[in-house]
Amino acid sequence: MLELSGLTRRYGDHLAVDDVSFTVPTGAMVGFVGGNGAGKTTTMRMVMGVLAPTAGEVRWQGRPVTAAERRRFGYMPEERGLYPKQPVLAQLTYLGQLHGMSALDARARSTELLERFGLGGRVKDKLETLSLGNQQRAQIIASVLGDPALLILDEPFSGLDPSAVDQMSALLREHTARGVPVLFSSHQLDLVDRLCDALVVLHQGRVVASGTSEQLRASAPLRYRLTTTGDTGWVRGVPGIEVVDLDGPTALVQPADEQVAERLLVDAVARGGVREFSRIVPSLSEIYREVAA
Ligand SMILES: Nc1ncnc2c1ncn2[C@@H]1O[C@H](COP(=O)(O)OP(=O)(O)OP(=O)(O)O)[C@@H](O)[C@H]1O
Repeated sequence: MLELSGLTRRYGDHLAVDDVSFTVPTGAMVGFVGGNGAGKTTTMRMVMGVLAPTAGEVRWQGRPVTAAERRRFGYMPEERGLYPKQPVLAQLTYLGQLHGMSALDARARSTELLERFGLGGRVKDKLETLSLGNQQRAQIIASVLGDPALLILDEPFSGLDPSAVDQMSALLREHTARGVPVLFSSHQLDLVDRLCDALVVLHQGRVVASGTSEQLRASAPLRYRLTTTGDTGWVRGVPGIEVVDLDGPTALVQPADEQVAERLLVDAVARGGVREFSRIVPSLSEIYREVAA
């Protein structure tokens, strides 16, 4: 398990990461979301030890992480890491060796992954001659070489087409299935919602929400949409009901609790002509906008 405990980073007067604490449990895939400049990259760099924290610590399996343990972490940095002018297979093989693999194993594993992800015919090509999406595939392959104990990936899915997203997420899932914790940042909330076991929302350097998407949805305000055949203006006078929006026959309401919602439905039925009464489950994007507001 990876634990971030009170991680803080200042750049001069600017507090880029402010007392960030969360965990990435064994075998869990955690999405790290937040707007531009929220502090995701800075946090991930501190986890990897490429940037020193101003305060706080990174813990691995219950103890402060060591340099030797960090060498077994797979990392895809924001600035990527592969050399544009080097042939793809040669540099993946070299990277695998840096992670302790034999040259033979590194070459075999790299070849297998390149073939699996449709790059079998490009192994001798320089990285820069590949399309951006294919370069990204090679970067992800690089991060998983050498049997990593943890994966830290800075926007691994940006620029990937939907089938590449599926292939890469399957690769990451193979790692979580073996117990490897995975933390990745992304701006694609639908993707995070689909792939992750939990997510952490960072806003201006602070964690403003965290948990599974179900937990985040459950903590969102209770809202219902009521549509009737007539005007719904009468809901304004119902005790315990806050009207969020009202447009002729449709009202978006926030009842104080489920009982108030049930009473509202009974009232509406008594008035006749109920077309719809449904709980509004917010999307992750809506929750994100609310917590980051
Ligand atoms: N080397 C640096 N020197 C000074 N300020 C920095 C440095 N690196 C980052 N910052 C600042 O720290 C804050 C957090 O930046 P960071 O790159 O961690 O955000 P991010 O969440 O990864 O953003 P994005 O989604 O745009 O990649 C920003 O205000 C940024 O300008």
